[in-house]
Amino acid sequence: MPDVDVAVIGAGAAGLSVAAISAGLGLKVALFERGEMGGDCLNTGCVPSKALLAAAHAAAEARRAPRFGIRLPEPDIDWDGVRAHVAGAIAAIAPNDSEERFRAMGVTVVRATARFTGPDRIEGGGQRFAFRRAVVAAGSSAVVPPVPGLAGLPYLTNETLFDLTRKPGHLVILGGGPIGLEMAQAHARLGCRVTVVEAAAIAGREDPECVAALRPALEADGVALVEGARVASAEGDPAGIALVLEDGTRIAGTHLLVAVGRTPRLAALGLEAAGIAHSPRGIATDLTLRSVSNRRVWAAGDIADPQGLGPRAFTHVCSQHAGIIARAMMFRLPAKLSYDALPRVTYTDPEIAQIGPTEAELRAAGRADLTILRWPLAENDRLVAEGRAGGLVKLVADPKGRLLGASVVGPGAGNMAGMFAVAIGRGLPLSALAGAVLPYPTAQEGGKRAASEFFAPRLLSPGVKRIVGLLKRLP
Ligand SMILES: Cc1cc2nc3c(=O)[nH]c(=O)nc-3n(C[C@H](O)[C@H](O)[C@H](O)COP(=O)(O)OP(=O)(O)OC[C@H]3O[C@@H](n4cnc5c(N)ncnc54)[C@H](O)[C@@H]3O)c2cc1C
Ligand SMILES: NC(=O)c1ccc[n+]([C@@H]2O[C@H](COP(=O)([O-])OP(=O)(O)OC[C@H]3O[C@@H](n4cnc5c(N)ncnc54)[C@H](O)[C@@H]3O)[C@@H](O)[C@H]2O)c1
Repeated sequence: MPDVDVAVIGAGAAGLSVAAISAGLGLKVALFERGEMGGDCLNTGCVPSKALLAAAHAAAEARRAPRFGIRLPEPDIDWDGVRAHVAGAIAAIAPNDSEERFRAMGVTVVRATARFTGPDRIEGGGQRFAFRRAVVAAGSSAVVPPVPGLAGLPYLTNETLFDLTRKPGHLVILGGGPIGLEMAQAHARLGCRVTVVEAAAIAGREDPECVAALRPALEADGVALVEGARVASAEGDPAGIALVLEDGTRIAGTHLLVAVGRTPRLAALGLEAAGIAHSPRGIATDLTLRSVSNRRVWAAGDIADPQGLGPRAFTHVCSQHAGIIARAMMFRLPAKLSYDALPRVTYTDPEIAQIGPTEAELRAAGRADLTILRWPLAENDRLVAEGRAGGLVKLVADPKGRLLGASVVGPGAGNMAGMFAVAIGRGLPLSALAGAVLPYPTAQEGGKRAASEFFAPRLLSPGVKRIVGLLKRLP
């Protein structure tokens, strides 16, 4: 007889969502967490990074106030004040993820490292449970690349960056993905010197037309971008820490942030004892997120490696996973994970929002029949009125006018993501977007204008003009 219906490992975004749904449905739940409740998103990820970016964007807005005829002095950055804002944001959200809240839901919260001791057994902190089902939501941590010399140096990751009690003098960032770029702009706008060292091109997954708008904006903030860089070694430096590139270039800074991707936290879980198949990418699951080898076990969040899709590290994916698990595991209803309409946003200024696949991904998958629609946000009245016009909405549609993917770059581009996620997810035709009545003036109108471009050649065709010419003769 199992002791619990569901054992959950990890109280991050994924584990908490699964635990809350399970407890809400009246199931007996044990939740293991060895670190902070709330995991990466709350403590060392989304929340501190977005709070830091908000402070940085406020400083940038003050610097740009002269465009409104308002002259302000150069902002005086009080690092302790910035840190207090970041800590305050975490503290304000923490009660939602707290042990007290989950205990009040009836969840048994065990603040210890959990490991499987058998296919249906788990133990942590001296407590042992036989479980009916288990969900592994142990998350991911920063990849530390095998750069000679790096391991012995005091480099930073997302787990230590937000603890700095003094503003970095020169932050060198290894990796120009979303973490590297968001933190580069945040620190540059807060008055740090910043250098990003990227092996390929920055924001490599994003549409190049969007990246083309972001690159000069970062440089205008003072971020030095070193792309196509081959790092040969890392070493100590009188300033702090230095990277040496294969071409001999030496980049020395006071601090080094390593942001070159994520690796699943598989160690210490005792996966072998439970016969849970995994690879360096994560726990191998089917598209219901069920382990391919132990049918009592599911995986959710960053640690899940769904067949054919691979891992995704986003908080909203954690909620999506919890929803799939609720359907498949708890209600035994058909469920199938899909990322066809998945949105993601890089919260730089300008933001880059991608919803569904990029044009390049669709072409790589063999789609040749694509219609590309563009609308420049330089022509958006709201952004013009706010003195920050610029950017692009780019839509990718099939020949029948079905939206397949959307790429947006511009101020607040992420605010458009919801509209496109619904359109792609529900298979809405572009006419639904083109015909929508949207409030004026909003940046979203750029999305509607881009969708309308699909119909412009048809509406303005000689055939249509002929018909209108005939109709005008009617009384
Ligand atoms: C700097 C940064 C910024 C980000 N910004 C965004 C953003 O803006 N938007 C977005 O959507 N995503 C963002 N992400 C990604 C997002 O934070 C992650 O996708 C999400 O937090 C993953 O949640 P999770 O529950 O899978 O894992 P985690 O949050 O890592 O939670 C897993 C938990 O499991 C615990 N654990 C691990 N092993 C064990 C064990 N054996 N026993 C007990 N406990 C264990 C860990 O202590 C941890 O608390 C960001 C990430 C980073 C690093
Ligand atoms: N706004 C958001 O939603 C947000 C923000 C931050 C993080 N995240 C999530 O966290 C994940 C991890 O972010 P990330 O930026 O660490 O990883 P990433 O994998 O997205 O980007 C890493 C970058 O580092 C580069 N790189 C890899 N090895 C390198 C090396 N040895 N030297 C120099 N460059 C190297 C890669 O080419 C790539 O551009 C993201 O993919 C995303 O899922 C999301």
